[in-house]
Amino acid sequence: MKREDYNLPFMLRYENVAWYEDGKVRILDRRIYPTEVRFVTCTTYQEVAQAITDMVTQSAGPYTAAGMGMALAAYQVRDESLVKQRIFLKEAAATIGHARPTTANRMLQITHHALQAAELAFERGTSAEEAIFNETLKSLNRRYATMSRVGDYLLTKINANDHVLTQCFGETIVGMMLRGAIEQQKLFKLYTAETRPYLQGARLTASCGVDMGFDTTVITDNMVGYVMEYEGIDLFTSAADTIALDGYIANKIGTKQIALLAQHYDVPYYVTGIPDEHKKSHHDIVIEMRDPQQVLTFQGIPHTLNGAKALYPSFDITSPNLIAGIVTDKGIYQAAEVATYFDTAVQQFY
Ligand SMILES: CSC[C@H]1O[C@H](OP(=O)(O)O)[C@H](O)[C@@H]1O
Repeated sequence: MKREDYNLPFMLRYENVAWYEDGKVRILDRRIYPTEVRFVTCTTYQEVAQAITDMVTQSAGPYTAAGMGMALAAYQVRDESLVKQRIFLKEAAATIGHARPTTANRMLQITHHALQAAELAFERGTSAEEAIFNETLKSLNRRYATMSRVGDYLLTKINANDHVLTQCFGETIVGMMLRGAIEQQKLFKLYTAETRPYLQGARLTASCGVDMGFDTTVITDNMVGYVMEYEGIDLFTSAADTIALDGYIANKIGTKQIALLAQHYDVPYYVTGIPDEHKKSHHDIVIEMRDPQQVLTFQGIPHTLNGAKALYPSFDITSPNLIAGIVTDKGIYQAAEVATYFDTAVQQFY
């Protein structure tokens, strides 16, 4: 299986996201990157599922980790009867697929493709582990190709030297948009809201920006109003963990307040991603609640007296009236009309 070369920053290079080899899945630990470059090694699919739940990798990293975890599951059960292998792989698909609730539909699609690849290998008498690994790489390449089209549509809204604000870290779109901007010589200025408490914006998006040579400024989450007022932001953009067919989107907590400020300052907000045909409305979106301890601490160090409570909803939901457009691989849709995305044939994305 050929690895595509997308000229990606270090943390997005294929073997650094999540990689299966010889009975192990190695995942770059994004909880500490870039201050430390360390990998978590999983020797069972259950450990891979736990690593996804623990956000060792996040954004689209779990999609790759899910496929690699399925290859590992096939390895774990390789010496058993076909009946046992099928049962074990189905259990693995369900466990990994549900590792994070808000993106479960996408994750289940990935593990379903792994099951199909394994089935084909069983029929042919070839290695299921290898078949799943190859399918995972194909899926990763499909995602990069799709997001490259999304990035190109988004770049039609951006000019060289624009001030572009992002929230959180949408790994495939960040990689593809920055790469596209370099190709088109549209070197915009990147502002990344730090995205407490996990700091995706500061640690991950800003690192990609710097890695790819962009003028990158990190701001704390409470500086957005100031920055819009005094620095001037031309466009706000984010990925989405899910896009419902009624035009509501769920993205990293804090997105909604930036969208509200953007409306106040007349800054267009463009969401990138592919709508979820199984989420007819925002009522179908499940918001992941994470351990509040992570709000009271930073990388394990407490910054509050014992006794204070905290809240950690991982995502919030932004309404269509705050969104200038949903940027997909087929073009840019008015949020309220995003369901029409499915009026024409949809290419396989995951
Ligand atoms: C899967 S799209 C990218 C997306 O991932 C982020 O969430 P998390 O860091 O919790 O995995 C986020 O909200 C992004 O826009």
